Amino acid sequence: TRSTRPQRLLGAVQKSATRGDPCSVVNAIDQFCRHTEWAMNVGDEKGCILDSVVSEVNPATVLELGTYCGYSTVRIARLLPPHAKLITLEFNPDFAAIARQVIAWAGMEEKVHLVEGASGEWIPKIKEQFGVKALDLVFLDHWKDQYLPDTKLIEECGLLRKGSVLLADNVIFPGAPQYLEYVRSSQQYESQYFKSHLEYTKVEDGLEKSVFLG
Ligand SMILES: O=C(NCCNC(=O)c1cc(-c2ccc(F)cc2)cc(O)c1O)c1cc(O)ncn1
Ligand SMILES: [Mg+2]
Repeated sequence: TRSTRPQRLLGAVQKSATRGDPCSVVNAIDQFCRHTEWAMNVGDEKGCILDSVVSEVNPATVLELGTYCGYSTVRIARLLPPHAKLITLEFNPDFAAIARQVIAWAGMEEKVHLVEGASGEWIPKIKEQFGVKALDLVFLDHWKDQYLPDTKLIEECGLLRKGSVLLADNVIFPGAPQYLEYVRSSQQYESQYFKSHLEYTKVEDGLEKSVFLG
């Protein structure tokens, strides 16, 4: 039977990237998605904004919602110090299976915990399961209508501290209007929009960075 898009993306990584070199994995995926087959990775343009936020926050603990094929997982993990932890949640088992192999090819397994399951079920378990006191950075890139309920759940679980940063992909396209309204009107957040484009296209999209004020 025909291969899936994630399987073809993994093939491109195994063909063109160097084992243990996360930058070559990121570049191989961007090349593939720009010149062969589009896929819903955050991409190179928004990826540079992601890089600058990760470098600025220099997080010890990161939560990523929505792993997909692991592109942003590798992109973030490559910038983390040796003992930092990136927990990434993926609901779709087929996506998770590919992401594990992409993360392994990049040599990032030590820094990454990939959890297969629903964010709503797993967010309340993060503290006990991973010995996490607080999240320094959350990257939201899963189902767009889940951004707001999961943000409220993260707050309720006491996972944020003064200065924790939420960074949300696709706030324009496909769009997360309820989430945007919430973080931009809440007294508990200082929000900033980074205008960009939908990965590998000319369509407008952007990232919203929201600092939790406590
Ligand atoms: O999280 C799951 N999907 C990816 C969420 N991400 C997106 O949906 C997403 C979509 C787009 C996008 C943009 C334009 C277009 F024409 C089509 C899609 C771009 C992005 O940058 C995304 O991040 C998921 C799946 C599933 O089957 N079960 C549980 N979870
Ligand atoms: Mg996205």
